[in-house]
Amino acid sequence: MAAAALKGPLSGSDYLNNKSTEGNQAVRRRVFVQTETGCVLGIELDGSENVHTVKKKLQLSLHVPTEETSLMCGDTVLKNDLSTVRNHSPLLLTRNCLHRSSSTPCLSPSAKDLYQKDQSCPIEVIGCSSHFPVTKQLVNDIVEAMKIGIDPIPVRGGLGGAYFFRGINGENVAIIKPTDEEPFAPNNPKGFVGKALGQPGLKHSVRVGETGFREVAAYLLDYDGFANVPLTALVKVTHPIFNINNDAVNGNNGHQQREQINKIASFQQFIPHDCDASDHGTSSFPVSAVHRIGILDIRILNIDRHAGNLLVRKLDDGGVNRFNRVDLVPIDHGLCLPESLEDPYFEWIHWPQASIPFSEDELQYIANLDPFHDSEMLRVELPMIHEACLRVLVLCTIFLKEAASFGLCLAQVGDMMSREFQGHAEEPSKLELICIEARSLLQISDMTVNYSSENEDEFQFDLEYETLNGDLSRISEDTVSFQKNPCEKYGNISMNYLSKLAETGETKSKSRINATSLGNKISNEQLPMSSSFVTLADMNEEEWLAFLENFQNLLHPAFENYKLGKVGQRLTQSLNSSAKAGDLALKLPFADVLFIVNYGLMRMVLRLNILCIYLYHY
Ligand SMILES: Nc1ncnc2c1ncn2[C@@H]1O[C@H](COP(=O)(O)OP(=O)(O)OP(=O)(O)O)[C@@H](O)[C@H]1O
Repeated sequence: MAAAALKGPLSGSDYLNNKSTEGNQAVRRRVFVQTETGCVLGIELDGSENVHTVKKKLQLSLHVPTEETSLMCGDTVLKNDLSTVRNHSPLLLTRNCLHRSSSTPCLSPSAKDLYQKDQSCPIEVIGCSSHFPVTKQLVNDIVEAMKIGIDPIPVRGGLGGAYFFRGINGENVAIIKPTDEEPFAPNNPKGFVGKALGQPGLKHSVRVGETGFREVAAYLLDYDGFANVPLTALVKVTHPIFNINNDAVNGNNGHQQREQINKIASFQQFIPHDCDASDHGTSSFPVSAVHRIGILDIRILNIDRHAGNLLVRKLDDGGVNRFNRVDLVPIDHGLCLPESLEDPYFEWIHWPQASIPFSEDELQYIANLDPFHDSEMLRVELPMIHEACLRVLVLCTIFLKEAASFGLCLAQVGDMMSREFQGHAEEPSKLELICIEARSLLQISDMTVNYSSENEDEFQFDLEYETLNGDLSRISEDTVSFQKNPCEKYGNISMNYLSKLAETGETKSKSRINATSLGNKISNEQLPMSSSFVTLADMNEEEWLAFLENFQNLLHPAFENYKLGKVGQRLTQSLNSSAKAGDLALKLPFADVLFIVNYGLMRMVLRLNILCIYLYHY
């Protein structure tokens, strides 16, 4: 299987070994249980602990009702046994069925809730064993500063609650963002409230309270600091500066209780910088920095790479910096790895750097990426991560690997992943169309298996298929050709079907039906489908691997088609608009000439621009 081949010799073995070592430590572990309102209790688990005893402790310490609640670790609802829960796992105590309703009013913690008996170190690092020592050093600096009264400062910008924590000289050391202060979360300090943790958030495919672990995932995936993501970890942190949206806390007794507020938060090293990319000309951005950040954004399907999330550092070269050379630092990865395919936002997509071909080093880095290894690593480091996010990671990494080996540049890969607006409607991206197609092939092969087993007469299949899909049999000459593809015939048919749907404007609704019709086959509680054309989480493991194989087979023909289609489409569109503009008899031949000259000039200017940037940087 293509998917199996992709796994390669590295596939997860390190992490499986790692897992078994963890299994030996299963006797004594520390977990962090967060309630839907954001309160957190750190609990030591010994062998005798189970869900019931943990709930009891929560009830006693946080005074939260625990009837009709479930204890969750990522996708998994913990029954009673806790032996599989790993050390440092964050767990969520949710009211049963809460996630299914977006209209459920959010809970606010009562003053009583805020009194917690867990009074460990003010900042405790959760998980991320591999980077623990460096993070611990930063934490120690902050704790020392807090002891001498140097308090954190709230960050003014952004929609969520964020705080700069400082060192003993007053310098910023880290930015801490509590998960219960994200946009829409119960304790957001900027008025964007109304949901409980675990409900769909600002973006439908990212739940409220789950941007923190995504920030950490981006850091962990950025091997060797390739894209420059600052050190990021999850922490349990206690400080009175944090926000709680509860009047009782601001009353007479409030202050004392605020001292005890524990939160789970993302913790990111502060990077001194001069401005962000929205305040700086993009032409001085190094090609390699743009490429490396782009490569990361594609792997993690970043839906929030706006210019404000790229910090710009002017390089200090002792005054020789005639060319204003700068470095870029990507931040704010809270909206990456969505639970289903989304429309990404890639600020760099129209920057000329993105149209320069990948360098040999970059191609080598991409070739070495192993998405199955990445997924296994994330499962170990971040046990709360949803399988759906990991599938997005696998899919996008395969897409990147194949696109780069085919010879596409960063801008082209990004373009194929981005949706387009046709009038007022959003159309699926090329990537999404390929996925829809790969899922259709799954359905077709299911039909083949069922039919063959019922009739034991394989020759009948073509007949049945034609009957079922009568209108699909008119295959036009220009449809993508699936050479060397075992599913060639059916691939052509359904691709043509999709392009027909697109012509009639039905794509959105049909493809959604298509994507959901296989039903929910794994137990994960899934987010509503409202903003996605394709879900990946509803396939079982076997279907997922078969889907990936189909997906991979469809990629190269789709890349060919994209390259051809792009130029052809633009030519036709421009000719049409010129023709409409005036006197046909005169203008057709003239428009042809004019268009070709214009088009040629535009391409020359673009190439010259790219060449200048290339010469400038190398
Ligand atoms: N690692 C960092 N080093 C230095 N400054 C940072 C870092 N991370 C964030 N900042 C600063 O803090 C501001 C807010 O951070 P960030 O954008 O991550 O928060 P946010 O609440 O998620 O914002 P938004 O709502 O815009 O997504 C940034 O604009 C940036 O100026």
